[in-house]
Amino acid sequence: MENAVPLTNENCAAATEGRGIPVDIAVAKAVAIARTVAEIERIPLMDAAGRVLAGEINAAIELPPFDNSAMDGYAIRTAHLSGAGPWELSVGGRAAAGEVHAGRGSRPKEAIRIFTGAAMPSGFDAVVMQEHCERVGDRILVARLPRRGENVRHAGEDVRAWNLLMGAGDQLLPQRLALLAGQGLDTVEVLRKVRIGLISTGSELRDPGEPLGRGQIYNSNRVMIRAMMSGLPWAEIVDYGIIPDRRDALAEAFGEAPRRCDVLVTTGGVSAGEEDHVVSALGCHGGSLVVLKVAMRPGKPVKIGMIGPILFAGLPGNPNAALVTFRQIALPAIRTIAGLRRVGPDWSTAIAGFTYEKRLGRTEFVPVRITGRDESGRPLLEMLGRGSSASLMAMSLADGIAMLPPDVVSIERGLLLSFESLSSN
Ligand SMILES: Nc1nc2c(c(=O)[nH]1)N[C@H]1C(S)=C(S)[C@@H](COP(=O)(O)OP(=O)(O)OC[C@H]3O[C@@H](n4cnc5c(N)ncnc54)[C@H](O)[C@@H]3O)O[C@H]1N2
Ligand code: MOO
Repeated sequence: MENAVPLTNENCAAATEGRGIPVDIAVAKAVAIARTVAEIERIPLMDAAGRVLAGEINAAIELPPFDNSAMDGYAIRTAHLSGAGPWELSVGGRAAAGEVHAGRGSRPKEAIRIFTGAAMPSGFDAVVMQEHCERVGDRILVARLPRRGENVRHAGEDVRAWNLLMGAGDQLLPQRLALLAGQGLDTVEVLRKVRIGLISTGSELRDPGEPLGRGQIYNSNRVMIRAMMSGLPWAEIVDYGIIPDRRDALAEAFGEAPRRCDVLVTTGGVSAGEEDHVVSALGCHGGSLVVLKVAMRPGKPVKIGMIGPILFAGLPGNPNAALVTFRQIALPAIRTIAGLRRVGPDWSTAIAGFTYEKRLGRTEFVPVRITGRDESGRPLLEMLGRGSSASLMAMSLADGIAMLPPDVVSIERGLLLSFESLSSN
């Protein structure tokens, strides 16, 4: 592995000194060591929402499969509407969606009553919307001459047979499933789900519902990370629960994880104290790290590397640091394992409605609330809390996260910022 650091005490001490590597470099290193799952499975289209397509799909049939009406109205033959209008036509038949009116045998100057989606009767080449003509008994009066082909959807105009529809790494979003269904496919080949192991480290942790002793706190990270993972339709969770701050207990779990998971995510135990055993437990299994310290806040001590063949993401224990490092650094690598083509966070542009002083050279990710919109519709942001990475309250009030770039020291009102929404459906 390129630039991986074997886990000796000296190496770790050296690599965790200084301000850390830039966020984009950390993401690139994490993505570079992530290996996409190889196994393919064929699943029902109905169960494929959000899954990752395994290979190219070409069109088997053209779409639409036949010429059909785009409107409720009357099918006509434009050649019969020459000269000056209005034109009068008799209504000689009816074609509803799902039916086929042959069109043969209809007399000149005849229209066919037609509905959206119905096949065009053969020989008919335009549809007059019912709003654009007047029905008088079994006749219609057409005031405006339609173009040839008007309100007709032609066979193959959307998709031609053998057109490439989508490729490996495309996520099966609802609209893409619609296209595959339009092809009549009832199953699809996808990459198997990524198995993400999750460990909450910390002897002080109790799960909600348990009694709380002195010096103990409830485990917030477990449910938070699980919730973020449960929004990933291409992943499944292997939850190891809480493991105390003991090297042997962590080492045992780290030894077991590669048998069940493609990636192991831990929270806590990655900073400098002697109760932080994650890195040394990783060393027991020949683990190596490519990211040991990042110039970011929160999340500076985040660790990314490998345990044997699987990715390791050691997130810091403070909940906001766990949330930010999961989304910004671990997730792009995990999305790479899933085989997705697009791996980065979805940033949009927003406007600072606050002032804030920060340190040069460090990227900060702060919880923000949308307080309004400017005239272009861009969100106006208010920063929440004072930047403590342990604050559960500030993040819970946030609509999203704003990224404060490393080269900026003073955030002034009106500054354009990158904003990532935290809301889901
Ligand atoms: N001497 C130094 N101390 C610390 C440094 C440092 O560079 N030098 N970095 C600080 C930063 S920044 C962070 S972030 C934290 C990260 O610490 P760890 O990853 O080792 O995490 P812990 O020490 O285990 O926990 C930190 C904090 O978070 C609470 N925690 C842990 N797990 C959970 C959980 N599942 N749910 C809720 N809260 C959790 C834990 O009780 C601690 O309060 O280190 C700083 N220290
Ligand atoms: O990574 Mo720490 O999050 O700044 O508290």
